[in-house]
Amino acid sequence: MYEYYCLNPISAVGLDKFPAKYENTECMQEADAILVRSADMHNLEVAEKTAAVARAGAGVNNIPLEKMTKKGVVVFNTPGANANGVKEMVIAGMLLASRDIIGGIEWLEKQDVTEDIAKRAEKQKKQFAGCEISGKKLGIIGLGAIGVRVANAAIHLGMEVYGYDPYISVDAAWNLSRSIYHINDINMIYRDCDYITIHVPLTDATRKMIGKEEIAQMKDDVVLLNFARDLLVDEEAVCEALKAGKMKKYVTDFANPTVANAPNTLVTPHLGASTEESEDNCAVMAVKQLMDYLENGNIKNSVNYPSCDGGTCIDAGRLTINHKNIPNMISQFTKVLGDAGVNIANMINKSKGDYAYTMIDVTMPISKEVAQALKAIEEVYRVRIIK
Ligand SMILES: NC(=O)C1=CN([C@@H]2O[C@H](COP(=O)(O)OP(=O)(O)OC[C@H]3O[C@@H](n4cnc5c(N)ncnc54)[C@H](O)[C@@H]3O)[C@@H](O)[C@H]2O)C=CC1
Ligand SMILES: O=C(O)C(=O)COP(=O)(O)O
Repeated sequence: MYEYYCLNPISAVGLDKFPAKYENTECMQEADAILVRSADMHNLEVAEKTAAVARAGAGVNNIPLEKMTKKGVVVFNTPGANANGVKEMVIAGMLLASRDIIGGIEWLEKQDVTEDIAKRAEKQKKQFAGCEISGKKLGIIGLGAIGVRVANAAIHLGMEVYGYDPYISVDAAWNLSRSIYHINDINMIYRDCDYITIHVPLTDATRKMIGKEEIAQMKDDVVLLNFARDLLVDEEAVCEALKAGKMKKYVTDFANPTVANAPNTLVTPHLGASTEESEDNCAVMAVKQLMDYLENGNIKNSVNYPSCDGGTCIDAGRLTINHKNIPNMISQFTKVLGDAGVNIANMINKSKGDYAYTMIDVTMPISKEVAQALKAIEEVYRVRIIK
């Protein structure tokens, strides 16, 4: 029996994939695995028993990764599963920033509905007029799952698209329309684009990457869209630019006291991934990844441990070890197993930065004592007997 705990509501389409041997617990401390969306985990203590956290979504800035890693907790996310939902919000954001559709609707809602409503509407409409996005320059910072989709969609809408991503993945590059200009100097985007949208993860390296200096370079009347994270942008500087008439609109998916109800901002309450499709996709992917990890020890789409695929164990036993990526670890593992007379059938050792993961299939069942001896090795964070 496995226990899972949901820190946020998770789509039933995903949770229904758990077979009967999985139970949804109401107590986080009992969980083998935790599913989460945007809930802040930085001040939570997860139990020793918890082996995995699955973020049903992309951004993992709500999870203390270093702390989890050192507890041997594998953190998963669901790359691309909600990207289409965000893409559609970005397109909507560009349209709403270009024409005063919201102002027009609000004006109409306040009107008395009388026989002459059509006549009054025709007379007033000029105050809500705007511009088209076709033919305008769009700069995209971050060409990952979302950035690529926004870029391709914008091409179809007739925009001239400039993309910047020094770390673009081969997959993303394959999916990118050939009509997109790949820019190596981010300042070119700041200088030349009419619309700028940011799609990078929030990390120490990207925090406040758009600040006063970047805004100063931008064209007058630029529209800045932020469906990634509020802390990527110096929003005090944005509000000053909006006030000064330098920036036309700031479209953001993140409400906070700086931007909520500020003039010329369009703020949505973190709706990017809030579609039936995105919620289902994320939940299904998260659940499948968790099950493969809990039952087979396989890792796919982890943000803190390397990928590892040993399939289903066909030998008598399997154990997995989460540990630091330093010399002499494997030799210590094989010594413990050798001393206990355990024969290794297959072994996988993978690393991701400072951390590593070892999967060992053996020809006889593994005892708790052997697992304890492995766990006692310095810089071993977790040992699991899978079979
Ligand atoms: N508003 C919402 O509901 C949602 C927001 N997000 C946010 O959007 C972010 C991006 O999501 P995805 O596209 O799915 O992630 P992704 O991981 O597929 O793409 C991120 C891209 O940013 C690039 N990048 C990293 N640092 C960069 C830098 N300094 N300059 C330029 N590019 C850089 C990476 O190379 C990668 O290609 C997430 O981390 C999350 O914070 C994601 C989904 C929903
Ligand atoms: O996937 C992401 O990074 C998101 O921001 C979506 O967050 P949510 O799952 O809607 O709370």
